Amino acid sequence: MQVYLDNNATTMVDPQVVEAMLPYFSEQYGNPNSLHKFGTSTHPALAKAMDQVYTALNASDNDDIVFTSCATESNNWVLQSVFIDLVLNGDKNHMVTTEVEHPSILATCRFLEEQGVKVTYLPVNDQGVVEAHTVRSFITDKTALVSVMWASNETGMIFPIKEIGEICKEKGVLFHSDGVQAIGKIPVDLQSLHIDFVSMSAHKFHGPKGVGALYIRDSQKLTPLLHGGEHMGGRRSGTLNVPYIVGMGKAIELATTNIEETAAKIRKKRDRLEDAIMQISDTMIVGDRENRTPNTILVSVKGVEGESMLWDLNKGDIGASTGSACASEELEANTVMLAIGADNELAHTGIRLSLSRFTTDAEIDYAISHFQNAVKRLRSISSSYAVQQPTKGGEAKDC
Ligand SMILES: Cc1ncc(COP(=O)(O)O)c(CNc2co[nH]c2=O)c1O
Repeated sequence: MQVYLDNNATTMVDPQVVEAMLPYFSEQYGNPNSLHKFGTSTHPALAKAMDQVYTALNASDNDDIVFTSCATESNNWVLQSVFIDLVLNGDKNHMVTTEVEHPSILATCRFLEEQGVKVTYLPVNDQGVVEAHTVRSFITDKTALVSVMWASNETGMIFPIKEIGEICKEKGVLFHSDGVQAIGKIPVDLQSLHIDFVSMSAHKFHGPKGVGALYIRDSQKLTPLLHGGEHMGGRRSGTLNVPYIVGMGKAIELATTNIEETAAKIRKKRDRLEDAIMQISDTMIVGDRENRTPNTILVSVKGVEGESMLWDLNKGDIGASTGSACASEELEANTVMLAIGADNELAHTGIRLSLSRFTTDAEIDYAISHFQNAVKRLRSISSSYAVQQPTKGGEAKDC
């Protein structure tokens, strides 16, 4: 049995999405900017995809949705262009973000610091989330942007976006959220809160890799990151990737239709896996499950290196991760676990398990059994975890 539990890294493209995309590879393959029928025949599909994204996010007609190549591009666009608009060409010099953002935010912030921007990296609490009052205390009259992720890719923990939006509105500061791990997993209603920019990525909700979008509230000014061609109303140049945009529209429609019902089904499976893991001694789950995306578990297994567990799971045809794949080649400690105060040893034991709507009960049963046996195997050879001694007259406790 193969069990894929790394859906926060990427998801399988829903077969219905593949079906929707196919005609735009070799039948209606024209360039949408071409005036002939080969090009203009793609326009209805593009309009439908745009409508699907607006509807899924309850965006207003006054807002813009701009398709990009990925959320990394969307994140870079917001941070670099706010720098151009409000720092280089304005009187601001400060940005606020958190210590646990995705590398596409943190690396861009470090780039902007090299350009002279002051960046505040807010700490997170023991749940791995930043608290809204902390954001308030670091905003000054020089703050150009607040950027806080909607939900963590590593823990699934959901950040107080509504409260932070109200603070930014009150302070007159632009607010961006990296919505990649929230959109398609939990309800997102953009008209119910104050947020200026939201990044998203199709391959996190069963769409294709290589297409994302940026939501821009009320057509807020934002200098383009990519110039030349004036596509997307001059917001982002580059020939539109018609099949992928069509795929993103279909994927977000499928992911957000009856989202509460879907989330409940995923949560039930996740909680069953999590309950079984918590029965194992010396395990710790990061973040309370009530304020977490329904599909994610970040678990620390004392005495077991995260990479060793990944290797053992992989031998059993179970795919998981220790955190964001972009860091998976390095034997680094889990940054979020370090941020919530775990010591370095504990931070090397993090394993992230992330389910999807395609995860089955049989797969969860298999994962539970393999995970329990893997812990026994790995602890028995662990130099840092003493094997439990047999209790008086009884068997050694299960590890
Ligand atoms: C919160 C967040 N932001 C941005 C990105 C980048 O999105 P992309 O540019 O469209 O790929 C990711 C991908 N996160 C992960 C990729 O691999 N493991 C992860 O957790 C993410 O989780």
